[in-house]
Amino acid sequence: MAKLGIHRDFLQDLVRLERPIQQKVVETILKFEQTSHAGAHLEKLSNVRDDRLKSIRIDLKYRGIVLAPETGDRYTLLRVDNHDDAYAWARNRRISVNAATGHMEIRDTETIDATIQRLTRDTGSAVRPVFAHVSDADLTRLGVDAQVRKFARMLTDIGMLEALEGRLPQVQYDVLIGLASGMSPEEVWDDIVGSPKPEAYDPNDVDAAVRRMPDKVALVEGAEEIIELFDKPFARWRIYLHPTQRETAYRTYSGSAQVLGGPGTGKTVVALHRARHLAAQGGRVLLTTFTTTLTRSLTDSLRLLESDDEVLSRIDVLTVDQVARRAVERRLGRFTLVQSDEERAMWRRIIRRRELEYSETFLMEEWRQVVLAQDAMDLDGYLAARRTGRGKRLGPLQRAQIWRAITEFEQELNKSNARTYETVCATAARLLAEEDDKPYDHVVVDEAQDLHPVRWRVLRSAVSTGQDDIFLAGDAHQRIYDNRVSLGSVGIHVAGRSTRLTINYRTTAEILSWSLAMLAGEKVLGLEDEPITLAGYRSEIHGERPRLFGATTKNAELAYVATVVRGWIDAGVSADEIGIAARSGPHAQDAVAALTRAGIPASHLTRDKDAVEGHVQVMTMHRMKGLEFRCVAVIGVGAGQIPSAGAVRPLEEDATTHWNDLQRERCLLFVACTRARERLAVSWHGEPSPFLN
Ligand SMILES: Nc1ncnc2c1ncn2[C@@H]1O[C@H](COP(=O)(O)OP(=O)(O)OP(=O)(O)O)[C@@H](O)[C@H]1O
Repeated sequence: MAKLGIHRDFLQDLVRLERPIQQKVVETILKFEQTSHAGAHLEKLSNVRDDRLKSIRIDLKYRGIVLAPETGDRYTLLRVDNHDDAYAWARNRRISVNAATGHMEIRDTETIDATIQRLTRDTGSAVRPVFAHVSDADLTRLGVDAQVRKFARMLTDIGMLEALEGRLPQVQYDVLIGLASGMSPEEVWDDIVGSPKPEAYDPNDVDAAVRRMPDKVALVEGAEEIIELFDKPFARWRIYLHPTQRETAYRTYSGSAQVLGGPGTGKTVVALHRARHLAAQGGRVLLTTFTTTLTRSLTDSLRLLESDDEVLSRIDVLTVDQVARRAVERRLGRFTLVQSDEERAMWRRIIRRRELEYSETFLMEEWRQVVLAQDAMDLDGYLAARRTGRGKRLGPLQRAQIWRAITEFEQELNKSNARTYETVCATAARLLAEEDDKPYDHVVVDEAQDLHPVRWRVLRSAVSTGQDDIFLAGDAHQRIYDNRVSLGSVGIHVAGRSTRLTINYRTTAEILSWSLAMLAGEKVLGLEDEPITLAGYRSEIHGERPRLFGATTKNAELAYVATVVRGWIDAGVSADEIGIAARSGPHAQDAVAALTRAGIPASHLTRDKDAVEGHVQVMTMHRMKGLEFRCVAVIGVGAGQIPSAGAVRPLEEDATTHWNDLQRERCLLFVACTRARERLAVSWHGEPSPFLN
């Protein structure tokens, strides 16, 4: 009986199809395997470069492209798309056998030839070719064949190579990227080719090549197994690494290092691999991130990546606050944690007693952003502290007055054995700095862009300075809290050990380009106060354009959101793969109520409340950080809500602060929109937000 395998590289495309089409694909596969003469289902394609490529009918509109064997009965489904796109894809493709791996590979032979011709016309550049340091013999040994070698030899810039991703045979592309990013041919062989030793493969026997790659071409047993392939591909992707990601995660660094990149470029995936790698070598690793919601998702992902309990036992996944609390309790015993409402009340009492003309927010922020951030220990330290971006100017007398209020606040905390999150961190940083025997050998930080300096100090003192001490993953374009830090000022130096990732694996090109437009013209500073860009940042996946909708009233907007969500569910997206982002908690609650009224199960995700299985997940834009969903609705994007008036300090008070606040609100909207894998809906009532242009 004929067997139709599914090539995993195309699983991601298949997952993006509407559920009814997916079902038809399943039916087609099953029908195909049940007939005695499989070839009867296949149609010959005209004008193709490779006549082993045939078409199979999925329904009126959709076609599959199948690689048919010259002998035998193993067929491979390579792609499913609407009729014209499927045919256009097949027309330019050629199938071959990779000489190094012995696996079947696919290339867009027409585009590669056209690029070679164009580059031939453009020759004459004096720039050193990218692969000048690699011999033909090495390229050939690594499976780079004549056509791709010819192309590679013409490259003077890695961007020219990246432009052909998806067009070149994947392994050959990965080999070239690995070599271009500084890996030696031996490292590329071990990491990308992966075979134990070179072997001679028959370049014409594609059937044998397909049989050699059972991990790439899935032969499925029945309907359930096919459906599982559709449902769980993302867990599998989490363990696949692009060579640049692999090199970044597995390299040995002489000190601290960082990986940067826009949303969805796999920074978290790299951080996970790094943590696992360091633990597998015997190190005690702290894997830390911003919120407990994110630590939970890191813990789950880590389990996907590593099954050895001994390795896992060497990795602590904790927020910095949890690390700090452990350190303080170990040395000083238990204490009471003051929540922000209570803290506010304490400041209010001090303002009343001292008849100060400052608001409690101003004093709280002065303490947090100036005193704690710069570790000012006494009045002299505070007088010398920089107050950049703090608005209101303060003379020495005013500073002395504020310092007395701060001292009173700290004394009050001490009297009742109470601490705020920040004072726990400040104390922990001091205690850990005194310890010779550090709790960790390595620290891996995800979502690094938003950590307050006091938290960086905890991390700095939790590990000794040296090789592979701190590895951080972050993106300053996603900075959504008012915590700016220059890493150098907290003793972390990453110069020369920084990698930028540019391929977005999460979001479609349509959603990405729309979201990026919101940041156009913004000057964003990185973690070392250097200007950074998203140049070259892109997605190779295509889908629908974002849907925009303006309603006249809030209720009309929420009714629209319920209709959109209903449409997604009807198209086969499960409710818990849908995320809804609102600027404020109360607005998120209103959305839950509206969805529930419309008969759609929904719940509000908060600091203490996890996602509910089978429910649409509604949360604030801040909580969306680091998460991802198949479909996302960003709601309440009106002029009155975003930028949020309370989050932007007035221009008259301080221009820098004002523009920083506005940029943060923009980034917040950008973060929320880039959580969507396949579909994005953005709505508002009244006037749209100025960020929507
Ligand atoms: N090499 C890869 N191939 C395919 N998918 C990948 C790859 N790397 C990452 N992904 C997938 O891309 C998505 C985004 O990855 P990840 O969450 O690590 O990105 P990120 O850079 O941390 O994003 P953000 O900054 O927005 O939080 C995930 O679904 C992940 O599984």
